[in-house]
Amino acid sequence: MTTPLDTTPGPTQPAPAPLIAVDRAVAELRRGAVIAVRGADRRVVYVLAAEAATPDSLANLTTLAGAKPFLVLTGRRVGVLDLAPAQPGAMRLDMASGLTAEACAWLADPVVRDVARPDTSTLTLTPLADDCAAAASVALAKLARLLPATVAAVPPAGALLLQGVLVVEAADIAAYPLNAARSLRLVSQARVPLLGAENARIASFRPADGGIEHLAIIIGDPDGEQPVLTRLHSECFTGDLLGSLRCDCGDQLRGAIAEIGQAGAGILLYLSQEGRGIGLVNKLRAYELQDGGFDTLDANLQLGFDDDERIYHPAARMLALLGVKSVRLLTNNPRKVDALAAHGVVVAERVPHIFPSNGHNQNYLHTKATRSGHMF
Ligand SMILES: Nc1nc2c(ncn2[C@@H]2O[C@H](COP(=O)(O)OP(=O)(O)OP(=O)(O)O)[C@@H](O)[C@H]2O)c(=O)[nH]1
Ligand SMILES: [Zn+2]
Repeated sequence: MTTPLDTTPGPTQPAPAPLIAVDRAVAELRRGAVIAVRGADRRVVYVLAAEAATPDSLANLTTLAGAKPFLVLTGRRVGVLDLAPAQPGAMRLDMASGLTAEACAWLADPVVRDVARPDTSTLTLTPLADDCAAAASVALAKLARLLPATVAAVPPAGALLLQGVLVVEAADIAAYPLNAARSLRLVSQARVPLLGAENARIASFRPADGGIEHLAIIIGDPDGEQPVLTRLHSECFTGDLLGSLRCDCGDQLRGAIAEIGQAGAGILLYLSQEGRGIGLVNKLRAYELQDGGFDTLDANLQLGFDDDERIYHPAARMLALLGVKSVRLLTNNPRKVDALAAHGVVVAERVPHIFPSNGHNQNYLHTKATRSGHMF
């Protein structure tokens, strides 16, 4: 007897307040507004995305907070700038001579042009606790798919919170990725015949705050009681849609659909975590850095990101909602195997998913094999 997958839409749940607060803060940060982040110690900082730093926005932040602004960068970015040894977490950079918009741009953005190197001799660097407000603001910038850098200012102790400035808790920022994944529900599904897999359906999953959807392409009628042939595919606009030859994503996407189609049944989860979780705009910055000589991993580090910022809680949640307990995972990436197992999905088998180089992506494939543990 087979157990068909469950593709009935889940009930609409009200969005939990912490998810809404983070979602709003993301939007504010992206549009260049000042927000307030409150840390575990209840202290508040006012912050601005480093990408939004201009002479005017810095002056505005200084007036709102009644304090001098400082820059917050990841320990990775500080490391590649050679200002301190690379380290996890975030760091506070105070500039005695005053923080300028040009200094923000030069320090936060490795692909910035036409900006003179600032005088870094007056810089003071302070490591930040992960649960403090300023460190959380960098996590928020990552959620906003901006450069992982903010400008912050701490109002004097006892100062009243300003009216009209959005307040978000550091703890809610930290919990957001997992909470958003837990809140995913199946919203809609439809039959979509695909080249190489005509008996296919696409199901969409949306988090409770109305954030970006993830998709499941269900081919044939997988049996939920058996290990299901499954591919976790991270979104790659350039490779999947445009056929970019810089990576192997397009081949892997179409190859997985064809392979699952031939096998008769299986699932491809199409995860909205473009550019290994840094977003398309940052991935284009990473490509520019790669054209300057960095490999795909070092380009991420130059930007201040980890080499891979993806999480697999959404994938595990989608599989659970569909009723899949065990998978035969189409991947060369051991991190995917480990992550799914850690999130309660049995990986009964790893099925290699290798495609020949196309003449443009040799270095990319070589780096994946030699530096990120891909099994080719
Ligand atoms: N940051 C960054 N992301 C890239 C680059 N090239 C491709 N990507 C992204 O890398 C991800 C590749 O996803 P997958 O093919 O699912 O993952 P993988 O780690 O290669 O693992 P398997 O293909 O399963 O072996 C996609 O999100 C792409 O957008 C790059 O140079 N920089
Ligand atoms: Zn790609």
